[in-house]
Amino acid sequence: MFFLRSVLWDSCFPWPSDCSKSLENYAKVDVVVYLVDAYDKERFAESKKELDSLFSDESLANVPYLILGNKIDIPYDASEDELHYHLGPTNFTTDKGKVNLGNLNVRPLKVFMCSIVRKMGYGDGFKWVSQYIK
Ligand SMILES: Nc1nc2c(ncn2[C@@H]2O[C@H](COP(=O)(O)OP(=O)(O)OP(=O)(O)O)[C@@H](O)[C@H]2O)c(=O)[nH]1
Repeated sequence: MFFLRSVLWDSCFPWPSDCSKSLENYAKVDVVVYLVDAYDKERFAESKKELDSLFSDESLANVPYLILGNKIDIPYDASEDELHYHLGPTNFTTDKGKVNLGNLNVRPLKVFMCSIVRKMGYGDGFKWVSQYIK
C-alpha cells in the first residue's frame, strides 16, 4: 500500500497530531511518497518538520521514502540540490545504493524532481521505489 502524504494532508489537516491516528488504520505501509511543492521554498522548513515526524513514527520504521519535488515547470522552482539539502538524507536515511529493509538503522530516501501537470519526472521515482516492494 502506498501512503500518500498529500491525501492525508488534505483529509486531516492539521498534520501530524490528527493524521497520526489515521496511520494506525493502515495495516502495512510499503512506501512513503512525499510530495513537496519545489517552488514553495518558504515551506521547506515546514515540510522537513513533517518528514521528521514521519521518521519518528514507529509504524513507518522500515519503509523507503520517495520525495517528489513537484511543479518544476514553474520558474524559480528549487533545484534538485536545494531540495536535497532541505529534505534529503538524515541520520535515519540514505540515498546510497540499495538498502536492506531488514536493517533498521537506516532507511532509503531519494529525491526526484517532477511536474505532475506535465506528466514528467515521477516515473523514475516510482521505478526506484518499486525495487523495495515485494
Ligand atoms: N504548474 C503546476 N501546477 C501544478 C502541478 N501539480 C499541481 N498543480 C496545481 O497546483 C494547484 C494546487 O494543487 P496542490 O499543490 O496539489 O494543492 P495543495 O497541496 O492542496 O495546496 P497547498 O496545500 O496550498 O500547497 C492546483 O491548481 C494544481 O493543478 C504541477 O506540476 N505544475
